[in-house]
Amino acid sequence: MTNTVSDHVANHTPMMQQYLKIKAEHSDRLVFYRMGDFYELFYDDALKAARLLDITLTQRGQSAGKPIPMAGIPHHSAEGYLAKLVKLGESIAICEQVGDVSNKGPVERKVVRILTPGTLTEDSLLEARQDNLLVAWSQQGKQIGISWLDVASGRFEVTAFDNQDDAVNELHRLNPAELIFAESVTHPDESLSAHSHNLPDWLFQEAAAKRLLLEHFSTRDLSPFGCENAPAKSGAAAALLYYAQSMLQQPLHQVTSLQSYQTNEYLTLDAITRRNLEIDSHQQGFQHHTLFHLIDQCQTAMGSRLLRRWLRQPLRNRTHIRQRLNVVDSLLHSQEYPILQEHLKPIGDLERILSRVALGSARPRDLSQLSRGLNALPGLLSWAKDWGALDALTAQIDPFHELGDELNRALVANPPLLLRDGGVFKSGYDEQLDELLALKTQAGDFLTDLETRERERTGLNSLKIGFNRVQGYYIELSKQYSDQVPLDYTRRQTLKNAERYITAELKNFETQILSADDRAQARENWLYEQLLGKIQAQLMVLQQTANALATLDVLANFAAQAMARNYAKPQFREEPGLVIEQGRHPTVEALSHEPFIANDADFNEQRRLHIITGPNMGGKSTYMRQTAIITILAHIGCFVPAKQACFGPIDRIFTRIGASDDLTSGRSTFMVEMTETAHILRHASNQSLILMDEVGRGTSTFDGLALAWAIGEYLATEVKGYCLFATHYFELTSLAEQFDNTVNSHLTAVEHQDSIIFLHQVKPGPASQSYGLQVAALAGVPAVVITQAKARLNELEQPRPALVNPSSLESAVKDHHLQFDLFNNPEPDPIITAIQSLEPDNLTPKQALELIYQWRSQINKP
Ligand SMILES: Nc1ncnc2c1ncn2[C@@H]1O[C@H](COP(=O)(O)OP(=O)(O)OP(=O)(O)O)[C@@H](O)[C@H]1O
Repeated sequence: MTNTVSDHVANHTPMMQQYLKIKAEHSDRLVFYRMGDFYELFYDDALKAARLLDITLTQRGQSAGKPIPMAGIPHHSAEGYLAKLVKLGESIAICEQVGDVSNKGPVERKVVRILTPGTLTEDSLLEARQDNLLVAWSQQGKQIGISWLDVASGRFEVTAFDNQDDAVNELHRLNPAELIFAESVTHPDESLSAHSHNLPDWLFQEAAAKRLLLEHFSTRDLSPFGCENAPAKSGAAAALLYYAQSMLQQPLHQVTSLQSYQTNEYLTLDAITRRNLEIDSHQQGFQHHTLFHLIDQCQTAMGSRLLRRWLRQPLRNRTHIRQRLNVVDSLLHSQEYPILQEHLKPIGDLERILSRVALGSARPRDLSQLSRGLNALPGLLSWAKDWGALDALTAQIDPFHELGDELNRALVANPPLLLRDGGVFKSGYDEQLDELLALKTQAGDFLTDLETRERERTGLNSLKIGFNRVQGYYIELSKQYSDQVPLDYTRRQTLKNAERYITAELKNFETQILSADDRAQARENWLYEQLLGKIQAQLMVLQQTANALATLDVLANFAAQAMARNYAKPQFREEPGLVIEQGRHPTVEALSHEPFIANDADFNEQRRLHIITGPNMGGKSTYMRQTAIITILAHIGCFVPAKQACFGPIDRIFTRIGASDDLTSGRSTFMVEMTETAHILRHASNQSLILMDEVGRGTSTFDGLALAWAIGEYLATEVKGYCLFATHYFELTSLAEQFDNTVNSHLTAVEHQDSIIFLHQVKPGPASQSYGLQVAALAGVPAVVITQAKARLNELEQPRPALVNPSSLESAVKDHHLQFDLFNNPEPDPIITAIQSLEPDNLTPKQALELIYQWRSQINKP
């Protein structure tokens, strides 16, 4: 079978000609071509769909003298297949029959919708608790504009940057489902998993962009959106809107505003930090180990999505943080948050429903959910009445009495999935519809009556009346009675054992009833449109209400979390510093079976750089991570896992924790480590919280120690941020003697019967021991290896090691060099210098031995 299309379109059948014309306009997409009750895919599309969906590949006759490869999907079950293809990153053009089927030739068809990963609105294709963003990147001179749109909620925002690093960081934060940029621009960051597309340059240019945005928002200039004279921003926003509208093939009425923001309004977390802290994604994919999963018990999916956004974008504006905290405080102390949560439970995903209403694609069950949601509002508002702390939010919630009443009167409690299935409207809502439906009910009586009459007339008791979609109504009789049927019976269909007939009376009835059916369907469609129109007319107020409800949902959830997990209200102050008393790591605490040991963290002008030592498994990483997580929680307005916490101004959080090879970009562990470190040293300020875990361990001891030292020094003297620096290089503890803003602390452990017990307590001062061997024994390293290591350790710990073989010479030299020279004595060691200048190949064995004796006596000199 061949999958290639013949060159000469004219050689094809008329239907295939129509298909090929449409396919040519959507060459990079799968075309779902509607044929009756099926979507069919042809040629390469068929092969691809068969492979991706595991469906049968077959043929649909021939065209241009060759078989047409074909794969088909029943129309009514298409959603599951579409979801699978979109997840795999495919874009799909849905081509429907739009013309009159009774016309000659192929029925007219049109692409009515293009599904791409970033322009989905259907619930079945989306993750309920995660935004699905379409993002545009535009470059105008040195400015980079980034705009994002969540088609499913209508949220549309834009920002600009004057450097690539920050712009790429923002792209990572947004985690786009799809990314667009101009043809002349290179991909901003290939490591993004988003599907990307190029669009023509003119779409991003100022004049075209301005025209498009002004037309969409019906405004005179772009200043309400912060985009006047900001071509990078307007270019990104306009290209995005254009693209989304062309995918949905209609104007996006749900996009009612464009909000401009600046990333410095937020506590910046780069992608590495979010990943390291396991905020909403887990390195090994365990979603239930993430902070988001732990604290998300929102009542609505829109609340969960908002919480995720907050976690990715903590605030710096203390007034706004305090407003959130005050609501949480008030809900917690009144113990009323469960009541608020009960009020919120029936609201559902108002935000996404409204978007589908705006697009006209809302289904009957969307409207009945909307109706249930609106019904809950008056109760919620009367409960919240006169509640000072909630005023600002409840003021944005409209009770929608009229619209709620209308929906209640209109819709049955459990409508069918699709409008065309009928039965969406309550009886009594529309007189005309009721009359048409009554005809259908009477039809049942008529058919029973006709069946009885015909049985009596023919004397055949097995006669029955039936209906199917293709044949319509019929009288069915077993074949054995064929010669007994009355003359006015006309044969309609012959089956294996039966014959089906029609009579003039039954035909007449059929015409009447089918037309009543059609008219009832048309009436329902019309009523539905009217109802959608009434909701669309109030879209902006409904969106504002949805937003306020989502916010209430997150804040009530914070109160519930604070109660259940014993979290405390954080404080903020204008003076520099960061103090956490008895802090805990929220996910380690929740997931561990052992009691969690709380620890303090205290930063001030004298305590900016904390060098943390202690055994492996002692809890260094946990302690550092909890400090950052508590800071993030405080800045989203959530209570924190600590007895108390107080924060001076903080601008960013940086982390350099753990290391793994970045195979996709071909960078080694050490390269990744140093790139991340470089990023921190270049961008961190004295208001940044910086976590550095075992910097330098990815290279040789000397290089690693030297680098760790120099980095520590730079952090203490240049950056002066709030820095936790965990290290196994004990030498770094002397930084505390050198700099008056540097202190030592350590994680405690005690030895017990040749093993080790971790106390997980942070204490002042450096660790006394590293316990590496005990941890190795705990991990199951064979006893013989541990014994050997102990012997070796004893040897290495000798201040003047005996030189018995070449390898201990090397260690001794290293040790000597390390202990005495690396940081304190800039003069090179004479032994090292001698070894460096040596040409071993030019030495006789005797000469070599003599040298060794000579060096040993030098080292052993008192
Ligand atoms: N404060 C604590 N209270 C209770 N358990 C803790 C505490 N801190 C850490 N732990 C437990 O100890 C384990 C090891 O902690 P962590 O990874 O932080 O140690 P580490 O010192 O960073 O180790 P390494 O140096 O090997 O990376 C954690 O997985 C956790 O189960």
